[in-house]
Amino acid sequence: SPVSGELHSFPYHLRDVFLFDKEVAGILRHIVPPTPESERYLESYAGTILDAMTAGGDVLDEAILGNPLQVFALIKRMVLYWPRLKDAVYNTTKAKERCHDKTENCDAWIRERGCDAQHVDTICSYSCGFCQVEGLYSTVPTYPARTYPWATSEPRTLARWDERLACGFITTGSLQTVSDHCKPKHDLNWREDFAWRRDDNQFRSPLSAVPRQKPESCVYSDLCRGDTSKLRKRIPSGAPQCHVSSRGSPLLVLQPVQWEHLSHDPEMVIFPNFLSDEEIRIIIYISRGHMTKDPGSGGRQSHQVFLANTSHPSILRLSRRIEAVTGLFAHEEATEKEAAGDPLKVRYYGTGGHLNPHVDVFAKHLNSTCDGNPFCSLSGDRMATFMLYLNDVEAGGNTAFYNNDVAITPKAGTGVFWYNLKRNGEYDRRMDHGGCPVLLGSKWVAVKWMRENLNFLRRPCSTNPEE
Ligand SMILES: O=C(O)CCC(=O)C(=O)O
Ligand SMILES: [Fe+2]
Repeated sequence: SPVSGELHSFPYHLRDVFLFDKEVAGILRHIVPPTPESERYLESYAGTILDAMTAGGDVLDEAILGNPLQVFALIKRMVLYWPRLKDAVYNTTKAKERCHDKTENCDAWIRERGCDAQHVDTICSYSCGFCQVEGLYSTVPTYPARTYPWATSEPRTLARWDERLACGFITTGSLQTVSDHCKPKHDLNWREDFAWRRDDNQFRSPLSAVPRQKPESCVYSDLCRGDTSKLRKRIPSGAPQCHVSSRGSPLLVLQPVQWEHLSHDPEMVIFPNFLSDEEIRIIIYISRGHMTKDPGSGGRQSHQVFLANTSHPSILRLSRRIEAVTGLFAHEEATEKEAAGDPLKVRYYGTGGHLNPHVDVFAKHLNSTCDGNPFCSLSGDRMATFMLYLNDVEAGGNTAFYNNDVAITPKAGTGVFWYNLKRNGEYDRRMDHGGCPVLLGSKWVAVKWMRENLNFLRRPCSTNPEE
């Protein structure tokens, strides 16, 4: 879209520099003990925010990118103050937090590897550089038995690991520390000595130290690795049934969507190119800086934020488009009772980030009622999910439906829709799923949940009480 005042000859996209600027300011404000440079940086940055606030509207485009004075101030900050702040920013704990919980991440990788030792190479050759780091970090405090196999089995990746660290904020200082730990790990004497010193029986046999999982629990790991050879359900051969249509919505007559069934029973539909690049950029821009770590206990390594429809005109438009293609209501209201949809949840996963197998419903999986669950009681459970991928992931990060033999590889702009409840209102366990560990790079998704109560007439009924 045309942005007035944007400097097209700029070697980087100016918008990205402003986003970076915002992150730097966030870190400086909380972490670094003030220095003259940091104070000047923040002072100049505060001017940007003030300008944006008084201008209102589309903050980034009009008030900042469109204002030559702001562009000048940004370049000044970057040239004069940033070089002297770089090290301090990269060394802050806040920046390191981006690496998420290292032990958890390593566990996720190990789980997948433990499923089938044959696949060690497949996983490791992606990126285990990072995992080596994870492993070594967690070696000392808690999980020697688990991290030892990682640290010993994949010497080939060692050469790659520091260049591939996707956690961009890890510091040079930390890398150095880790390298020092890494050096002795191919030295047999060191290894034996280390094993002996830990006096930990499990520690002696690297591969068998990872318990092999039962074959059925491996479906998830197989799907995460993109291994479909053992699937029970065969994907029918032949050309995919790809459609381009308005899906019956007058709103989409001039803007039809592409869609394809991923599965007919239960129904799952994929929508390639559902989001434009501009929409993706806006979602990420307004989410960044507001994200907090998913508080969900165990197995949820991601950062998240909820975006209300009012947060940006594009978010409202997106919500309407989701309504048009699904035929469901998704509007949010002042009171929970009148809401047909949750605000858009945006999730960010760093390398190793993942969301263990879970259900999207609040309570219905327990006994088919809301069971007093406050989120479910007012507007019903989350009957359907529309999930959007905001970027391509270099490796890993599939969404795996292990009870339905479906694995989706993230692709920027693609949407996926499924019902979590059957037509009879019961919870459909075939829709259990997980966000597989990201092996390289990072992953952004946005999720819209549609609630049950206001949508009860929107989904065709079935004469089969089992459905
Ligand atoms: O990131 C994914 O692939 C899955 C996200 C998800 O399942 C959720 O947010 O509920
Ligand atoms: Fe989910």
